[in-house]
Amino acid sequence: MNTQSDDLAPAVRSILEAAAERSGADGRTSVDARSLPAAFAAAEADGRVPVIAEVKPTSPTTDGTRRDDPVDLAEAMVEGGAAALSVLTEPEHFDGSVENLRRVREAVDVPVLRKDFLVREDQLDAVEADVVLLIARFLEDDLADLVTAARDRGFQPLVEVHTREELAAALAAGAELIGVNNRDLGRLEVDLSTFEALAPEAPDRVTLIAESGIATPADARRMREAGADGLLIGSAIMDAEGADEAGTDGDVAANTRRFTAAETEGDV
Ligand SMILES: O=C(O)c1ccccc1NCC(=O)[C@H](O)[C@H](O)COP(=O)(O)O
Repeated sequence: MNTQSDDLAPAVRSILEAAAERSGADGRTSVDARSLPAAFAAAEADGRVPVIAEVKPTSPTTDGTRRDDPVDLAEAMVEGGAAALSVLTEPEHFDGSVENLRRVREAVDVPVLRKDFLVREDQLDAVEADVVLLIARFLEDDLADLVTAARDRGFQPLVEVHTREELAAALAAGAELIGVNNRDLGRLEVDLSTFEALAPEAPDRVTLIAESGIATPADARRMREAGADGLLIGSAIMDAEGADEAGTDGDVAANTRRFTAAETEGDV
């Protein structure tokens, strides 16, 4: 793992330094995971855009913190048609927790992604989840071992990439779920053309997810037209300010529905 790299934004270096310090768990987790591809297929069959809605109280690029009970937020997201959920468990920079994830997974039936910055195998054991995020840029030579370690525990590993080289590394590591992050962790800027550039390089057998920066139903359609099997959306669903602009008054169910209905109802 490379926490010193000059090409990372200071906030991301800080996230990685905190991750390196975080302890894992003593015991080994074994998960009976809910299938993410099956949840996407069920959403498609129902006419919904497959959306992973993210419980993201705050972040280095978010103004303020949303302090609602994570279970209330999660249930509202499912009411809005989310195929799956993502829960931030990183405490220092995102105000997340493994306890949030534990409670959310107990309360809903859909697959739940653990969104964190995992850098060691023992950190996989901190909490059960259906899907775990592994970020290619941070794991470098350890990526394949972490993919195997996650699968050995029953998790579905979702490998996050941002460049062609990282996509090649994810495929070489045997990833079947790949997320293309539109947010550049070097500058924290978002550019949806990142997904458009990488999607054609991914083989059809991969479940491909467009991550970050999807702010409007038009963005959702753009990512789907570029080949996204699913969309990971945090800020536009959580953010009260953005919700106000859309006229939904911070209503997380309504915010989620804008995206899940993007292909049937247009810009709701
Ligand atoms: O969201 C951030 O500010 C951030 C900063 C540094 C590293 C990671 C960050 N986000 C993690 C994520 O991957 C997003 O929460 C997720 O893709 C959803 O993105 P968005 O819809 O843009 O909130």
